[in-house]
Amino acid sequence: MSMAPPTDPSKSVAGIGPERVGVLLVNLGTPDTADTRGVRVYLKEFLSDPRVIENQGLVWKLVLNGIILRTRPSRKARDYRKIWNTEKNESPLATITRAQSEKLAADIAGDRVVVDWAMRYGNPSISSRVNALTAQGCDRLLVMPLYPQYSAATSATVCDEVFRVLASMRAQPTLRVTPPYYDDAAYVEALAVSIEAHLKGLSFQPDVIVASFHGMPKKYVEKGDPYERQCMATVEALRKRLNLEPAKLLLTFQSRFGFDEWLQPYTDKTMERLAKDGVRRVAVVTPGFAADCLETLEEIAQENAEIFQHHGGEQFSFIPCLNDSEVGMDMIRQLVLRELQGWI
Ligand SMILES: C=CC1=C(C)c2cc3[nH]c(cc4nc(cc5[nH]c(cc1n2)c(C)c5CCC(=O)O)C(CCC(=O)O)=C4C)c(C)c3C=C
Ligand SMILES: [Fe+2]
Ligand SMILES: [Fe+2]
Repeated sequence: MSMAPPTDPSKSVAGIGPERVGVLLVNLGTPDTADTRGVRVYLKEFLSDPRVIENQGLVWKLVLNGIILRTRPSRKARDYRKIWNTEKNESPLATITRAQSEKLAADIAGDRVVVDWAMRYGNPSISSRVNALTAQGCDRLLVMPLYPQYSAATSATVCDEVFRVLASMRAQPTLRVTPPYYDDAAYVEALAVSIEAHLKGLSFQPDVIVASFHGMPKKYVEKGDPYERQCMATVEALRKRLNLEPAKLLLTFQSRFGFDEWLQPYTDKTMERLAKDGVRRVAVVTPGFAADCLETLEEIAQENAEIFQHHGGEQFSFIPCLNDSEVGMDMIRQLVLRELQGWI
């Protein structure tokens, strides 16, 4: 008679132990170091994900390894250094996601609930944190992908990675995932309050507010990704809440990458057009990002501010993401507690 193999206690807790609930906040990922090597390692992992670049065929492998990973990392490392948290020697995305996790823990963690955070690419990895949670006795796991609008390139790949980690476990924790929250009243209210508070503190009032979302190839949406629709729904809800006409709160898409057509209108082209059309004051909000990162702090607050001013614009103000602000944390807590119902 063959014996069952011994179970690895760090990977197997269901049905034994203190039966805790783990809450894992997950954002995209970021390099460990703001140098060419660190950015290359990060980009290689990111851009090898078929949820991000769907055609991972030979041509892409040649382009990625032969061109992109030889040229982009040094340029992007320079950009990362412009926004790096030098005190903690880490990227702002890491600093802010940790702060969100710590503040949520201060509110809801205890004997029954453990809160942690992870990155889909880079560190801390999803596998290291899921294993740490199960080792602490969590036999139930709530994963919160920190993306208000669902896309396969972001939310789905978080789940893919969690499922891969669980696939190696004999006794898996029971899993829940928070749904996209693009039209959730708590999210729309938090955005509106943060926009209003920011505008109150300005020495000018913007002629136009631009809501800029991370873009994606148009063909992903044509194949059925609901991302664009959810971005539109967020902006529509914000217009209603702030009582703004469509021309006063625009929706644009940023961060174009590669040669395919991406979702439009593009943020950089819109900045240029607005300035050329005589708009002198703009404010930009980035509701698709749960935390400030390279794409907001460098691409919007620096690059797009320069584009606007270069073409004749005068005042440009970037409205920070919800981050670990009071209203932002209220929202995360509400969404998490709602999904924990019946568990705690
Ligand atoms: C085909 C490529 C990409 C898709 C699709 C994509 C979607 C997407 N991304 C975010 C959020 C973030 N992206 C960030 C950086 C970033 N994104 C891409 C490419 C795609 N993103 C690249 C190559 C990079 C790295 C920087 C660069 O080389 O240009 C970040 C910031 C990370 C940081 O370290 O600060 C975030 C956040 C969303 C929401 C999204 C959905 C459509
Ligand atoms: Fe991205
Ligand atoms: Fe960018």
